Amino acid sequence: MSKKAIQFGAGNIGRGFIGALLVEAGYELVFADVNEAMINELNEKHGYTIHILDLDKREIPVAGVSGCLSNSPEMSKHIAEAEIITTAVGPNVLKFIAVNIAAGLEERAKSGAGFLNIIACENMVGASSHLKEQVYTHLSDEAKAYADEHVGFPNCSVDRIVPPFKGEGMLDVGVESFFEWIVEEPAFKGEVPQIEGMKLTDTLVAYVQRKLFTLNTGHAITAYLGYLKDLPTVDKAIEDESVRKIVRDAMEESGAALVKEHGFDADEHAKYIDKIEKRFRNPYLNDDVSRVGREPLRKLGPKDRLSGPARMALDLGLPIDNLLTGIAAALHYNNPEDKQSVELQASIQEKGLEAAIAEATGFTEDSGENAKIADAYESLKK
Ligand SMILES: NC(=O)c1ccc[n+]([C@@H]2O[C@H](COP(=O)([O-])OP(=O)(O)OC[C@H]3O[C@@H](n4cnc5c(N)ncnc54)[C@H](O)[C@@H]3O)[C@@H](O)[C@H]2O)c1
Ligand SMILES: O=P(O)(O)OC[C@@H](O)[C@@H](O)[C@H](O)[C@H](O)CO
Repeated sequence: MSKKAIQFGAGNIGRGFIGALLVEAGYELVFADVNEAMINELNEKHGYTIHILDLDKREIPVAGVSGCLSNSPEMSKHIAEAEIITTAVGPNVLKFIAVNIAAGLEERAKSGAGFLNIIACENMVGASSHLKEQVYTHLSDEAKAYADEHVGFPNCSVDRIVPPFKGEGMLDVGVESFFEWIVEEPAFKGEVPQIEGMKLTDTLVAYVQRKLFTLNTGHAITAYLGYLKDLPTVDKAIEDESVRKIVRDAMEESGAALVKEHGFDADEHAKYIDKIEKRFRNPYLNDDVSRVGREPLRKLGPKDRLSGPARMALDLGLPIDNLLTGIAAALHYNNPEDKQSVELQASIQEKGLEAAIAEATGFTEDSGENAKIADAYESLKK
């Protein structure tokens, strides 16, 4: 019998990275999504093409996949049969899919199914643990006891830039050639699945923070400064010397904090930053600054890519001026098509800048950091 995997979220990273690795590893893969058109297309075509958008331009076919609406009754049956579930739906959507996953776990508990591991592949520290909490709020005591024994929720770090892409078919996806997926080995239940491209570690927090506080920090600041200067894509924004300098200096500030906090080798970390800057420069990706800057309130949150490294560096007594400028740039993000951007601008208008900064970042109104962010905000206006 073939082994089954479910990928919640048939979006960019679901189709362009994690789903493809699962198929390559021999799983029968079901994509679960709320997008009906996407599910219909998956069930009609059963495959798609991944386009590598890099100097080594190539195409990789993915075949034998299917789709299922994530809130349909069939979902529980798939979950009851699965050996692994991965997600890439966005951190704020985890609470919604938790309901679907809990329904499937109730079925597994009744049938006495074997081990299952659920890995949330989101840009968030501790995404799988967060999903576990959400799932448990919907479980009966019997299913909780079953899940305690049989269901693992390993956290992970997931890295591959997957931009908006227009291919021949709606399922086609464009990706950079680089990828990295690091998963917390001790949290697996039962045998660890053999998946080429999935690296295992027992010190995950360091890796999640290294990625979120370097790549995503630099990416977000590039996007917000680019948006302010009417530069439409990440590669165009990073070409601008004034943008590049702030982005680079901010990644070096977060880098100094990461090296001190987690003991990374400083020279290796400098190379890591160089490689990330090179990835931002990839002209084939055409990555929209509005995708990279999406949901600014999430990105400004105290533990996320802007305030998170600033807080870490501050606690370690290290400089943070460029990280604070990055926060200020995010506060300027005014895109009527992004719900959180509209909320952010309304918050600044209604509560005043300092109160809005405090609410979004956790830097209180009486703190020096709040004042520096406000100053940087005013300077960026000019
Ligand atoms: N695109 C990237 O470069 C990239 C890289 C690493 C990590 N990530 C992370 O992966 C996650 C997804 O990002 P993306 O770029 O693929 O976004 P996306 O918008 O392309 O895909 C998200 C998918 O989730 C689906 N979805 C929404 N609600 C759902 C629900 N209730 N049930 C099932 N599916 C639902 C959407 O329909 C969509 O297909 C995010 O957490 C992101 O931070 C993205
Ligand atoms: O997905 P978000 O909104 O958390 O962040 C936007 C981008 O920075 C992100 O998707 C990167 O492309 C990705 O994290 C690269 O691995």
